[in-house]
Formats: sequence, structure tokens, C-alpha cells
Amino acid sequence: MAIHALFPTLIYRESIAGPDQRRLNQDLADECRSLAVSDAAGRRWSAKHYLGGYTSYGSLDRLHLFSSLFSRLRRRIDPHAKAFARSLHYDLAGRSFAMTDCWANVMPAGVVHSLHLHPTSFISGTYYVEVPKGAGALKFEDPRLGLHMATPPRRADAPKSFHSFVSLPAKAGDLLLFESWLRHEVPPARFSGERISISFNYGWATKAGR
Ligand SMILES: O=C(O)CCC(=O)C(=O)O
Ligand SMILES: [Fe+2]
Repeated sequence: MAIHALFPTLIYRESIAGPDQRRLNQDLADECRSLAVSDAAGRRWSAKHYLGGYTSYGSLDRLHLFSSLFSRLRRRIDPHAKAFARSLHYDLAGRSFAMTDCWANVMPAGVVHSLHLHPTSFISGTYYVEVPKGAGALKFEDPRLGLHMATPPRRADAPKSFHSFVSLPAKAGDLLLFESWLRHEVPPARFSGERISISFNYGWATKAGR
């Protein structure tokens, strides 16, 4: 008898905090908080789509190109994104692979980042700058949920990989990477302070002239 587990959904988690973690996260938190004050377009966008919090997703979504600090973070994430693409067995030989978008999220208690995916992208992820105790983990949805139709509920003791929703807790300094089509959300949570994260997309292209 053989049972094959096919079509895996991979999620990469790694602490990328170096010896300078406290300083880096403090500088990133300061920059995110000052964006939340100065980015009027982002505040207007957030008032409609990110109630109670601030995200630069609708206004400043290429922070890695405009801020030396975000660019430093991008350089730190790049090798992990490449390693993840390798784990997924994508063939990037002769192709460019780079961060295309990068935005900041500042989330006080009770704010929801509703279920979504990252269209027109390939690999996405989030770097955690500040995660107060109790701040919502990132919750992933089984990508086949819409196909399950007549399946019975799973037993309560089913392994995590068989759950329909899996929440992965993150702490400051952690990096999470996933394929951009995988739907995810940040559920509301009670905590004090602000949960600050930096999200991004990577894209690939055929190298010019090939
Ligand atoms: O903050 C998180 O955990 C994830 C945020 C997210 O999904 C996004 O910014 O697109
Ligand atoms: Fe997201």
C-alpha cells in the first residue's frame, strides 16, 4: 500500500535577526510610525480598507526603492526568498528574481487584515518588526478549501497539515514567506501597543535580451 502526499503548500519561517536586531527593528518601527503620520494618502486609504490601523499598501508600496533602511531589509530578505524559490523547485536560471513591492503595516489591537492573496505576484512574505504579546498570528487557508464540497469535518486530533486554517505565530525578527496565491489574514486580537510588520512581493522575469 502506498499513500502519496502530492502538491505541497510550503511556508518558510526563519528568524533573520542578526546581532543588530534591536537597533534595526527600532529604526524600522520609527520609520513605519513616521510614515503613519506623514503619509496622508495612506491614511485615507487605510481609513477605507484597514480600519483603525495604517498600511502604506495603497500609497507607498515600493518602500525598498525609496528608503535606505527598507533597502537594507530587502538585501537581508533576498537570500531567503531565493532559498524558498529553490525549495519550491522553480527554475530561475537565466531569469531575474527580485522584490517588486514592499509596504508597512501598523496595527493596533482589534484591527483586522481580512482574508486576501497577493495578485500578480509569485512569492510574498512579511517581516515582523514589533509583535506585542497576544498580537494576532498570520492565519493561512487551505488553498483547496473551495474544492472540498462534500468532505466530512476533520477529526480534532488531525495533524496541523490537514487543518483547513493554520495560524503561524511570529515574533519580532521573524520572516515568513509563502506563495502569493495562498490566502491569509490577520485576525483581530487583544494586545497592548502596536503590531508592526513589513510585507513584500517578489516577481520573476525573463532577463532582457533572452
Ligand atoms: O502582518 C501580517 O502578518 C501580514 C500582513 C499581510 O498579509 C499583508 O500586508 O499583505
Ligand atoms: Fe498579505
